[in-house]
Amino acid sequence: MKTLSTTSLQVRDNQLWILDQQALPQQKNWLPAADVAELVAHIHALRVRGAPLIGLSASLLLALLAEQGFTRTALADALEVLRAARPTAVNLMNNLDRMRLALAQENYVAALRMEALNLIDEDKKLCDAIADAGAALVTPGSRLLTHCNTGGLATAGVGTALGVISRAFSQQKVTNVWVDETRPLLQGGRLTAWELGELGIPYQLICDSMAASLMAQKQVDAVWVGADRIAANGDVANKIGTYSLAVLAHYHQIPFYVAAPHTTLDPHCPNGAAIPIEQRAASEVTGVAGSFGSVQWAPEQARVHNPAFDVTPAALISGWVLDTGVITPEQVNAGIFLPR
Ligand SMILES: CSC[C@H]1O[C@H](OP(=O)(O)O)[C@H](O)[C@@H]1O
Repeated sequence: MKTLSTTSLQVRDNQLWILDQQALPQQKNWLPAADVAELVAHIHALRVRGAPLIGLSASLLLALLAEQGFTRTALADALEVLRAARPTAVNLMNNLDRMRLALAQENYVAALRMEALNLIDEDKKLCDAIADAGAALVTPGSRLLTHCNTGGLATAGVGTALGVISRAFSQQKVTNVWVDETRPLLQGGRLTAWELGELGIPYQLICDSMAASLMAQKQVDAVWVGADRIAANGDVANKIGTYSLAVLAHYHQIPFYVAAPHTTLDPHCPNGAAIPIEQRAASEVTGVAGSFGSVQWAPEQARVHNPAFDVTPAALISGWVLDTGVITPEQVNAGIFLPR
């Protein structure tokens, strides 16, 4: 496979390399993802993260393993292991379902390579379409609030919600970005802050608990978040803390937008209650870890609840900004937004 590079993925010397997103921003460490076990470990540890990127990394690895001579049976087994690597984001399943079709073709090595590269190219285009559609909704002088990380690190392109923000900034419509640090794993404080700094976009980092008072002080003009899965009724699973932002925005009558590629839609999932929510290790809440090492502050015997995602009901969402256009609450209520 030809050499390729995105913000957080590289293929070089016929091997997949990933940018360790747990080490950012202090360290830019490229690590090998040479086999299924290695990539799954990176995904579990969120060294590879972000709904679209997880699917793209799995697809690229499968294509590379095929080029290394893996049999069709071994590739089918690898596909199923990768497909189960993270349960909430549906992009992984959608991508690998397409790779499964490629695997069924006679020349599956070429078909897998082409499909993986197609998925990368498509994601870049999806991000641009989301950015254009979303930026049109941003009014000049906006102070936008965002949660978690939805930029180039999490996709193959400019990102989803962060792609909207950067496109609107390039149109001189954004004066400040409030960046939720996003406990427990600090995707906002570490990754979004880093990406916005690299882009030269003005931002202020806040603790998640500060969003409410900022809204009460009328310092927030809109909230933009990503999505890991959008159910058939418009409910959205996203990083834990998203639902509380939606409730706050609703109370303060602030627009709350979800930005995602259409590959995040799951027509087979009837509502948010049916979305599997990944539960994660207690150590992520009892302390913090990163390239600096780790520190634990809670009592040893502390019992912990650590769901990685929450579900925002469709009723709290002002618009679903997809690459296919902006979906309104009326369209969602009528059930006419899903791909046929
Ligand atoms: C465009 S990324 C979408 C989604 O992925 C993130 O989750 P994680 O950091 O655990 O991979 C977060 O939920 C983003 O909103």
